[in-house]
Amino acid sequence: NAAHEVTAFGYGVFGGKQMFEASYIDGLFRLHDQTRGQGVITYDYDNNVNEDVTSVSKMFRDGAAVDAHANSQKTYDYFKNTFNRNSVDDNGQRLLSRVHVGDNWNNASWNGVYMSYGDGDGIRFHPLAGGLDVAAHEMSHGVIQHTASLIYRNESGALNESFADIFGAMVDRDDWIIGEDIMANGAIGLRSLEDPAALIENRTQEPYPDHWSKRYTGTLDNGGVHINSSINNKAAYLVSEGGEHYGVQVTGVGREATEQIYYRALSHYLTASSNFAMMRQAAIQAATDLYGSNSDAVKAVQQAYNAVGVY
Ligand SMILES: CCC(=O)Oc1c(C)cccc1C(=O)O
Ligand SMILES: [Zn+2]
Repeated sequence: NAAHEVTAFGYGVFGGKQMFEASYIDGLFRLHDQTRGQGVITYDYDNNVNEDVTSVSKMFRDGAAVDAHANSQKTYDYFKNTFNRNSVDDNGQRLLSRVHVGDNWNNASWNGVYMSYGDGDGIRFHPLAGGLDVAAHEMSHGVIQHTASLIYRNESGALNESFADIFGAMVDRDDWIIGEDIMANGAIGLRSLEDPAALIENRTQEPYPDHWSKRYTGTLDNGGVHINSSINNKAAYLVSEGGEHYGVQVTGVGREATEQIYYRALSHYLTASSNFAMMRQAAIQAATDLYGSNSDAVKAVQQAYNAVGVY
């Protein structure tokens, strides 16, 4: 009964077919991928216990587990292939996920070791494991923890959240919306990098800020980490796609240059207490390192941060 690796499959939360690496261990197929780093493992979290997700065949039947596992692998591959980063710590740390956490929990989280996904209440969210950008957002919190380790409150916390959204949108690459797959009751998404102020989940919500002058300065949400993240999200969107924003013209340089600029800024220049002004300088320096001081990329970064009022 030695463990051996297999290619398995299953259907995710929304019925999409997923193929993924798993293992045959002790007479059952399990969601243990031993091919990436020190492993990618997905558990069913019941009664505060990690239970292996098992199957008697190569077809797994738990949709949330199938999505969490496959999405973890896709996000591992993104950081390895795009930045040559080996997992959250660049040392192959095991990517551990828990699904069915809590009771209809409308949340997802990274706690330093585990990515956790609630099943949602079917009113606000469908099972959150169903969103590739959700998994990428959560794993990115791990990458952030092992690089700049941005303090999770006020402006450094908004940058923390913004990097998680930026890489979420880069992994789930077909749009600039976060959470578009998992919203219930007709909401378009959770946050838009393209037009933060336009995408509100319901009528009670304040529009997300798309300019520094509109930043939230209260104490809710750790000083608005999921709110003011939209200011930097908009800047990153403009660096990539360009556009006119509050009268400022930005010529974009595309997703490939943008992801390299932000990863280098995060891993080489930002520190735990960095604020938005430092974010602007870090992105300019990263773009200079990568593409030269007179490059279109440096110009795009300067114009993008001008456009959102960060100097
Ligand atoms: C897109 C992933 C996301 O935002 O997850 C959270 C949710 C759904 C609620 C509270 C916090 C988070 C988070 O990971 O920041
Ligand atoms: Zn987050």
